[in-house]
Amino acid sequence: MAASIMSCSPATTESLIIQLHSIDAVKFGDFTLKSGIQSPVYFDLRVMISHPKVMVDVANLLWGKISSCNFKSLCGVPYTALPIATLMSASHDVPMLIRRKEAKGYGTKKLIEGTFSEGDVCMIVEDVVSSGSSVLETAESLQAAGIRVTDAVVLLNREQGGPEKLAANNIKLHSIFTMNDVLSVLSSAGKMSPEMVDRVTKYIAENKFKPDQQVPSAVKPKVLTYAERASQCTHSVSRRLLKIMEQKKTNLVLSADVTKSKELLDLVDKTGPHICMVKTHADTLDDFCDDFVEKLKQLSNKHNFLIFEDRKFADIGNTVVHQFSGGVHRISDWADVINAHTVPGAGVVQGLQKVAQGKDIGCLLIAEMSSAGNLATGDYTQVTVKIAEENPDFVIGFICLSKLSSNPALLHMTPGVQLKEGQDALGQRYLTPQEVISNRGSDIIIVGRGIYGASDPTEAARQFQIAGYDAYLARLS
Ligand SMILES: O=c1ccn([C@@H]2O[C@H](COP(=O)(O)O)[C@@H](O)[C@H]2O)c(=O)[nH]1
Repeated sequence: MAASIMSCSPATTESLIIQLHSIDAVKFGDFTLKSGIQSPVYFDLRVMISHPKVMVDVANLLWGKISSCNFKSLCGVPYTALPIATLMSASHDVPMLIRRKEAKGYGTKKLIEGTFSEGDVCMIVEDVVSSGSSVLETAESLQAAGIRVTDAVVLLNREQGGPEKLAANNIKLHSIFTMNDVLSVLSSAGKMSPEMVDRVTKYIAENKFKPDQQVPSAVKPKVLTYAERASQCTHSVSRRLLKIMEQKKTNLVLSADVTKSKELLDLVDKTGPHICMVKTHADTLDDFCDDFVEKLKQLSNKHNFLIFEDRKFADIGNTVVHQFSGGVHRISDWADVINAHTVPGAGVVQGLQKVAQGKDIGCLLIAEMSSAGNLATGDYTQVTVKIAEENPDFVIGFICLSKLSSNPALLHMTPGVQLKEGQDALGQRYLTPQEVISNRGSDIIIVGRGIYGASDPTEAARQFQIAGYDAYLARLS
């Protein structure tokens, strides 16, 4: 059989734990589980499908653990382990079986898909084992079809009674790492405080399941409201913005990309009741002047919204200091929110923060872009998230296409929004408010031409307000 799936350098258990933490597959904080129990730790290994290299590393490590066992086929526990089992099956030429969650209501009505003979031995593949119930359910379905199950392999053994429960049912559990391994690797790497290590250790010890105990299967963190998040924000600008969003029932940012200041002010006055923030490109105005800034600030007070200058700073720290504070636009005198590319490294954030010292200004980092073929993807996006998390006194969130961080204080704002999906002639791609907020977990929609290009911008803004807010409410329920 082949040695391993294509991978530049094989992962170790330690490097994999660090990778899983960096992609938010393991999170620490305060989570309310579906069962109502408060947990300081949450694993969401489903995110792996967006990180193929991590999936390959996981599949290789799992394979290494069971390569000396005897089995004829592999069966991943639905759903998270399915793609992992598929990778293992395809690269080692071992047939795979799929266990349906429900039997088909027509045709053969069978629960197990794939070709097998009675008495074949099948290895179960799972991502996380807590009590062992999910592995056991899969084993029972396989056994009911005449397939033997003697072993199962899992990435993470949460040490909550799973191996014992499976052993009581004659299944040996092989695991790559335990909860204790996760704690020790992450605390040695400085990714967890000693207090959090203590909290998680205590939580695990107090939540062990007995072999015959029934446990709630699915656990999901509670989605926080904008108001709940406002109370968790330390930055005054994100707090203000979240409060406006909750009060005005809007997560809509108007991108006022017109070229005359009067036109911009008229547009903002008309749409003001429907927005939480206006986004400007000061350098595209033909007649930018101090009077314009004064009037825009008056409108922001009248309608209660923030002002975001979409300058996209992208130079070394020393240069952005001058671009932000000086020039014709003197952005630091009037913007509540600004943004920056991270292509120069963390220095751009430090330069901007120097100017913002003592002022109420928050910075968004451009972690992803809406335009076709852009380069803000993969590792670039991940490093950007890291820079944001390391600068909570200044960075309040991201320009992005989906939720990137589980930190409730970081806001996710998505441009490229229209009521229908599509693309313009210059590569701008559009998603719907429903897709952005409900499905991708972003917080805020940024809309330009969908509003100012409409025959009735006020009505268009109202429609986007409703669509965006309804999508947020749907996410909460
Ligand atoms: O990735 C990005 C980053 C910024 N933008 C800006 O948002 C608006 C979108 O305008 P539409 O008319 O709704 O297309 C515009 O100001 C861009 O500069 C973006 O589109 N994508």
